[in-house]
Amino acid sequence: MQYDVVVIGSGPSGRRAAVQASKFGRSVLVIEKGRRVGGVSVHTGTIPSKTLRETVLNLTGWRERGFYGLAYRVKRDIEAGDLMARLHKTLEHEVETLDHQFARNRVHVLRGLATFLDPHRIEVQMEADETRVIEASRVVIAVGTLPLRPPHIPFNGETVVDSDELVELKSVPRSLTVVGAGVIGVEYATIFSALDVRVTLVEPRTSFLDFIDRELVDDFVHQLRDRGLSFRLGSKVQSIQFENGQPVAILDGGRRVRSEMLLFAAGRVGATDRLNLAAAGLAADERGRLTVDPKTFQTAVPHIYATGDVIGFPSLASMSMEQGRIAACHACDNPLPAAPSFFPYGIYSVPEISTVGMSEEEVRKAGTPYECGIARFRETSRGHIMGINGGLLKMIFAIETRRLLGVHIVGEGATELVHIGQAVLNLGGTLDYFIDNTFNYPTLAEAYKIAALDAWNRMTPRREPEADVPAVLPETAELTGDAIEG
Ligand SMILES: Cc1cc2nc3c(=O)[nH]c(=O)nc-3n(C[C@H](O)[C@H](O)[C@H](O)COP(=O)(O)OP(=O)(O)OC[C@H]3O[C@@H](n4cnc5c(N)ncnc54)[C@H](O)[C@@H]3O)c2cc1C
Ligand SMILES: NC(=O)c1ccc[n+]([C@@H]2O[C@H](COP(=O)([O-])OP(=O)(O)OC[C@H]3O[C@@H](n4cnc5c(N)ncnc54)[C@H](O)[C@@H]3O)[C@@H](O)[C@H]2O)c1
Repeated sequence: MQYDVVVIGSGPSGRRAAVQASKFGRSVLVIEKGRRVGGVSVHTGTIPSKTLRETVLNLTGWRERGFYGLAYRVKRDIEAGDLMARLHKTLEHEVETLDHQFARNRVHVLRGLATFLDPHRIEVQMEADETRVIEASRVVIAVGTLPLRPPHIPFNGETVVDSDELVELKSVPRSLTVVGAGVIGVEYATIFSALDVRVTLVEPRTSFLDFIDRELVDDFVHQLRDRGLSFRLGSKVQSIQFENGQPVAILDGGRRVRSEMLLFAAGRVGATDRLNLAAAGLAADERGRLTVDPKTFQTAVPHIYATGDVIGFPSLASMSMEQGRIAACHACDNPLPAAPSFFPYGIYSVPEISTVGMSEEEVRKAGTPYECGIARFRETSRGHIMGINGGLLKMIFAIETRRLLGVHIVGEGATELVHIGQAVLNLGGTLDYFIDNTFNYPTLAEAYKIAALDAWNRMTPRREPEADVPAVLPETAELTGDAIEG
């Protein structure tokens, strides 16, 4: 079995790499060890967590509580089955779409575990001890990551779980401890808090989401504290014990956090341990990640590429797809121009956070004179109609050039709204775009206009009226004498 391009892994980056290479007329094989195609993104990561979020917001009536009060519910006693039903349907659609995409692009799929025999040959261990050897001119390693599972954490799949196991939820706990305030920890902590679960978020560092603009994080934390989510920042988990079957996290200084369930979400490691990288002339770092040329995604062995989470930051499905496509273009001798400088980051917490470009802290550090404009969603008519109390949009502009430097949004629709800012930013636009253009009304996007006007008011020098100029100038008075007499 010989192929022009062999892709290991069918997650977002593998999928894009495979389809792109096939569009260039190459023979393409995807090797996937999982039961079905789709990767972490479809089966345990992006899509399950976002579907769970959507289901929670719908069944709790979260978006309507601004009008009908905190006691408002669409469904009382929400159970695990209610949450899982929608998840299974969504996953079914995702896998079906992907299968169809591979089929119509003539991408072959082989189910089994890929292991390198040498830089051009890969052995695939299939079910029933069957193996096959594949020869590849080019290889794309898109194997993604696995949850970090330190040996001192007593994972049991039910009361102490990692984020992959959480999507198999058998019952909704009344209380949840989330260890690790990274993106995964924050998303799940706030989703469960929206479900009225008592949540404690434990993080060894004294701050979290450090890549997000501080003003946004402050607003976010304020909203979460307001609804009862507890933070234990600067607290390390020393051990986890069990009392009456419930996990108790023992923190530094002996503090104890007891809950019905504990989610350990302290990062992920590259899934490279079973690839036999040495046979291909490659080696991973201590977190299982591969190093690549950031422009072409080639590893140290030029015909082998690596894309997606296995290369580390930013570990996003959105970026993984782009990386896969760029690698396939290069592998098929169709190099692409460099990717735009700024990509958006979307955190699907409740409330959502999304950001693109530089934070205020980064702009200050760069020494660029700047001005900010802020709009609160409650200032927009759309916000009134929707009963929104929280949420803000902040834009940062360079004073000299008026160029947009960053957009930061927390609140309803943030992950969609951010793309307006992204387009202006990557096209090199300025404050004037937002001032000169008309926005649909009533929309949340109007917050861009409000924030821009806020910045404009501060950036435009005011002309104070001169104190001793009479209201009507003498010459004018002569010309309009009748009117004055009247
Ligand atoms: C809980 C959670 C929520 C997330 N939410 C978001 C989000 O909202 N937005 C966003 O952009 N990103 C999100 N992410 C990140 C996103 O899921 C990843 O960036 C994305 O899945 C990475 O894609 P990938 O192609 O690198 O590989 P993956 O999706 O990790 O897929 C890798 C595939 O390779 C297969 N594989 C591994 N080793 C082998 C082998 N030796 N042989 C054959 N097959 C192999 C695996 O079975 C797997 O199917 C989230 C992640 C998690 C965990
Ligand atoms: N919406 C999204 O785009 C989205 C959603 C989820 C995940 N992801 C991606 O998945 C990747 C993994 O996410 P993550 O949140 O697991 O990892 P992470 O590395 O971003 O965060 C891990 C957190 O756990 C803390 N931590 C580290 N060691 C710890 C320990 N021993 N005990 C307690 N806490 C500890 C860290 O300080 C950090 O805050 C991220 O890079 C992210 O980009 C993206």
